[in-house]
Amino acid sequence: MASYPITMMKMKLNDCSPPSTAAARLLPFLGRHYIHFRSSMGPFQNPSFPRTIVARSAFSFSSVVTAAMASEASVKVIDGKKVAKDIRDEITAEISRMKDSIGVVPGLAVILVGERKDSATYVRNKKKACEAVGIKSYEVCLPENSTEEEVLKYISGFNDDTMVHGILVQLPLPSHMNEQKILNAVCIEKDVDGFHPLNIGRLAMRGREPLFVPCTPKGCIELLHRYNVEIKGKKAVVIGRSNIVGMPAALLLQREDATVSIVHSRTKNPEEITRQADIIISAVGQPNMVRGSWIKPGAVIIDVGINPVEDTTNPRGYRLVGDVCYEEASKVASAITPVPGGVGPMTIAMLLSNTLLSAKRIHNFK
Ligand SMILES: Nc1nc(=O)c2c([nH]1)NC[C@@H]1CN(c3ccc(C(=O)N[C@@H](CCC(=O)O)C(=O)O)cc3)C=[N+]21
Repeated sequence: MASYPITMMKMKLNDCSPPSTAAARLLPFLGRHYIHFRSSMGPFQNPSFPRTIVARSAFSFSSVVTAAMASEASVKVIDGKKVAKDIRDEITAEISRMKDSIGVVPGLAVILVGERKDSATYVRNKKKACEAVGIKSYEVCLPENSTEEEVLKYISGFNDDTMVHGILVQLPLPSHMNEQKILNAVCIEKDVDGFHPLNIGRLAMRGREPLFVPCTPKGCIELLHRYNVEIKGKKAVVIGRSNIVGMPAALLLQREDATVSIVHSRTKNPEEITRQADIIISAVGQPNMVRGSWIKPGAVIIDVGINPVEDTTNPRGYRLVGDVCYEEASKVASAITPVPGGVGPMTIAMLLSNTLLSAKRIHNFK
């Protein structure tokens, strides 16, 4: 790949450049040297993740020079869509082998509460993905004003239903519900999301094995494995500490013998710490927060963020971008996941994989 002349790099204000970024246009308080990233509505966002992150604008001359020099080497695109398809094909074959030999079809129950459009989309996609591999899906859609008891009643029904091997409660739940109480009610043998505290607890302990590993972090590690990225002994930085992605991702990396740091909203020098990483997993839900200058040349980047930003040229009125400024990062990193087409499809593939795993375990099918 030819290197960009520096002037061109500067002229061609990219997706991440403060004045022109679509994300920034949506954001108030845009300063000249500091961007105030305000929480967007990303579904993956940890509600406890801080309201405001102050990220230094990294479009300095030195980072432009570094980026231009590093663009000599071409970045490898980690194709989550392709890997997810391969995994779905493997799952399809396993499910037909199980059905032929013991007559069991794996079942996944999904409980959706409320009318969030994004949640409805994910649930629809999960249903389609289940059908394609031969998993039977059971869907319950409850109105926003349902009571906790109603949700618990459905969970209890699915806990007892022998046709159901996995139960997923779509998050986020309406704010009047106690998420902990509801997630605790899913029996751990069917907790295909891996969100039950007992599963997380086992994940955190050496010598113990969780029954299920949360889908998104599992998908991140699976991508590293399938692209032969060595994890053992490497420095890994996880950006974000949510219960559903950041924290379990850090635990998984540690189980794979990486040396792990977690960068979060109260971290004093996120850029400097992130720059030490051989492997970066970012899961904060802030569009383009991680700039080229945060990345060590040759690092591998797994971008979990799926952030909608305004885009009038797109028929949907928005497009999806990651937590990492792709254009800058791809000039510094050795490999990176795109958004869309990176971690997202892997999350669904891992959910199918966990559901199959559960059915095999319950029926003792090897
Ligand atoms: N209990 C629970 N478990 C979850 O696993 C869970 C959840 N709640 N709540 C919401 C989030 C979000 N999530 C996604 C899954 C796939 C894509 C995905 O496939 N995205 C496509 C983009 C699709 C598009 O273009 O809109 C991609 O990245 O290529 C995205 C997001 C699972 N979640």
